[in-house]
Amino acid sequence: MISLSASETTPSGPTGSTATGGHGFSVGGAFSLGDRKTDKARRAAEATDAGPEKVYVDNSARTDLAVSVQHLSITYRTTFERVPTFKNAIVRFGRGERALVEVQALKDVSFDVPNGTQLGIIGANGAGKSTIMRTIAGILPPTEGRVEVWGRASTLLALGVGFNAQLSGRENVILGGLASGLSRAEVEERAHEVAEWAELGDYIDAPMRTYSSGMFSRLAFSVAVHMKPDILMIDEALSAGDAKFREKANAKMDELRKSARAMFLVSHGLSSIRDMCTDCIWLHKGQVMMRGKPDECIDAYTQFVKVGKTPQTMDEM
Ligand SMILES: Nc1ncnc2c1ncn2[C@@H]1O[C@H](COP(=O)(O)OP(=O)(O)OP(=O)(O)O)[C@@H](O)[C@H]1O
Repeated sequence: MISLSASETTPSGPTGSTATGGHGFSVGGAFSLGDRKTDKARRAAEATDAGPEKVYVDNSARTDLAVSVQHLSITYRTTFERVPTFKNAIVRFGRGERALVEVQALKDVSFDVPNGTQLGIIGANGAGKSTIMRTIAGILPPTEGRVEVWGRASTLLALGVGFNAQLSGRENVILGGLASGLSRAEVEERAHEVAEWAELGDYIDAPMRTYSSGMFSRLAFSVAVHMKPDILMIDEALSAGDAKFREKANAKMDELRKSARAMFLVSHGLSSIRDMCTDCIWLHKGQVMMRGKPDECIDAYTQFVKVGKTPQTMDEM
């Protein structure tokens, strides 16, 4: 099991900013599935070290879960050249115009994802959907709270986060595979299949900066699905590419749904969520508004969006 918690994290976020965190960091399969003894020992050690903000939940008996998110908060800390006027917690420093801005992208989010769940995550721009995906994938450490992942999550989110555009498609396949936690031999074994599936022809050896966005997403999707993740994480993959690609991607997703422990799908295309997911979470301004069946969540969300055109509260304004 892979476990991330606030007390285990060093601040290390995406380029240009950091997610604020505590101290110490542990991710990357240090605790394997079923390794209860090691896990328990680690938990005991963590409990001893726990600070006041520590969230500690013993889920060692929960073999039915693929992912457990407990009281997760994520705060991005970044610097802006100009003084922003609409973000919370702004601390000016220096004489210049630079300001440190803290954005609380997720606020006390908790949910469990049982094995076999295909979870859709919906919500408006900036709701925190990608942030939660990055945290579950182990890319972003929690600021507060805890995320537990039983199995290997696909770290390469669709649309190629983590690809290097200067390198060829083939080189990126190798990098993506290694980043997913596979050995070099395993990656080499699958690389040919990945390239074939993406149908890039000779472009597989061209730098990715020369790719069209459709070619880019075909390769990103192919890497993500061929690395046999236990937890499949797809962020907007299906919105890219042509009709033929989407059909092929859907067929591949169907196949994976049977073998993966769980799947997460973030999409603004609500019909993909309806068609492909068994469960849904609606996020709004970093908080869970609703957890339920896709139809229920989508109906409530679309209703909210319509009503939301007229501000109902000071916060909405
Ligand atoms: N690297 C970052 N540095 C600073 N703030 C960030 C960073 N990434 C995201 N944010 C902020 O965190 C909040 C949540 O962003 P996130 O990308 O998770 O939302 P989202 O629901 O995926 O949005 P979208 O639908 O537009 O992709 C937003 O307010 C965003 O501005």
